[in-house]
Amino acid sequence: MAAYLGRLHHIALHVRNVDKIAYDLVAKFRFNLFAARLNEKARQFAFRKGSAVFIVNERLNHPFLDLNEGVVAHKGRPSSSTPVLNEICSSHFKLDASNNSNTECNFLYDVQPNYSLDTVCNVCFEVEDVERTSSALSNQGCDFLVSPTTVRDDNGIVSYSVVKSIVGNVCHTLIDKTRYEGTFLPGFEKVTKNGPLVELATSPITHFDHIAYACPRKSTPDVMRWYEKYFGFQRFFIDRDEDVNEGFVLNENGIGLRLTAMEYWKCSELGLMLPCKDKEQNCKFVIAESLPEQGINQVDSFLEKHEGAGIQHIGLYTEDIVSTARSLAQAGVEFFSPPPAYYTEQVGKQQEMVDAGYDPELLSRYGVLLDTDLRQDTSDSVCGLAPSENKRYLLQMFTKPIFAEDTFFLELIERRGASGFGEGNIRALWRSVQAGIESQREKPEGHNSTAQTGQH
Ligand SMILES: O=C(O)C(=O)Cc1ccc(O)cc1
Repeated sequence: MAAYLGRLHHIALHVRNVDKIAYDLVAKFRFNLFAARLNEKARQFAFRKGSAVFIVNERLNHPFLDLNEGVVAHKGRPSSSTPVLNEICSSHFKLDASNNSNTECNFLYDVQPNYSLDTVCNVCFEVEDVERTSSALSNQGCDFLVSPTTVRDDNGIVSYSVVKSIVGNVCHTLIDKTRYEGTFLPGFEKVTKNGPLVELATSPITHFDHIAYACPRKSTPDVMRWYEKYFGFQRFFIDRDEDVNEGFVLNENGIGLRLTAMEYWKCSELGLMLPCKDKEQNCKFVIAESLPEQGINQVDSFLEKHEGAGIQHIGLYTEDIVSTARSLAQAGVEFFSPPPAYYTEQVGKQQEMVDAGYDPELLSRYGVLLDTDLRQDTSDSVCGLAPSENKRYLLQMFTKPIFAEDTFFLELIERRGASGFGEGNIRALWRSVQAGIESQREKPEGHNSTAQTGQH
């Protein structure tokens, strides 16, 4: 029996320098730094936007003093941080150490990945009973990197274990917080806002929409089986005509991509339908493989630079992609630009945008892609809703990679009824990322691709 997974609790990054990514998440992506854990064993920062939570871990084997510029940390108390975090913390936040008198510091809610590159490698799910879930999974052959562990502070108890996934360096923390009443997790200090950090209504990111894995060729069936067996994930068909075994294949004009998607059902064990109005209902997982025929491509480039399979991108759901794109671009986020022909040369594209209620010039200015999904979503009738209008829209855009290695990137996605991944958008997204990779390859060694203009 697969584990009964609850909600996605957080996604963890492991980086060499937390400073840059913290700056990007707060100053550019408008995440809120809300909890921090700084001691001689761990430097962890938690950022939230809606229900999307990232924990950014700085690698422990990084020389600590280098990062703190001479500041000595002491157990159970946050030290001063790196310059940018100092700035963020002192101008907008203060650390509240009042509730954290009682915690050990030799746990991470994760594994120390011992990975030389910056990477996003832990997706944490809430479960009801860590002990029972872990023992059931373990009996079925699932590998554990951390066996059930209980940690506590003055606000209660948290249990967790860590499962090794079949995908590259990805692992999954399974966590039970039902006996915990603190702000985040034991050991983390609450970070409260100090000054008037402007909470932008124009960046309405609400949750994680999907997680995309870059995987080696022919590994998809094994990945699917793993997630079905242990976590009860179910296949999500990207395209109406998609072959069960082949997945969604684009193999033409320089695009060689196989995509297979899985849905994570909160009620998988019981086989229940999820409440339809819950937008967080099903963070999808997409497995991307390259196909051999079409030359250099973004999946192989990820595998090479990341030194193995892993999380290639995460889709952040926004309720208004145009305003989010505008405010993020103004804050310095760089997006890949779709080929201009996407807006001008595709027959009917501009009309499609107008029909969907968008100004084509505005979408083009910010590089937003729009796809119309004509299929009827059966969940409407299952959930007792009147079938909504036939046309469903999907709007997407990719950021440029956020790590120095050009591996991981983020995506903004707005779903107006569409639940899949628009075929037209995938082509345009592929081409825009390809163009980025190719221009990167043409640049001399050491040239940084991510100039901070944020403008198109
Ligand atoms: O469209 C999306 O957001 C996807 O997740 C599909 C996808 C996955 C990997 C790629 O390299 C390109 C497209």
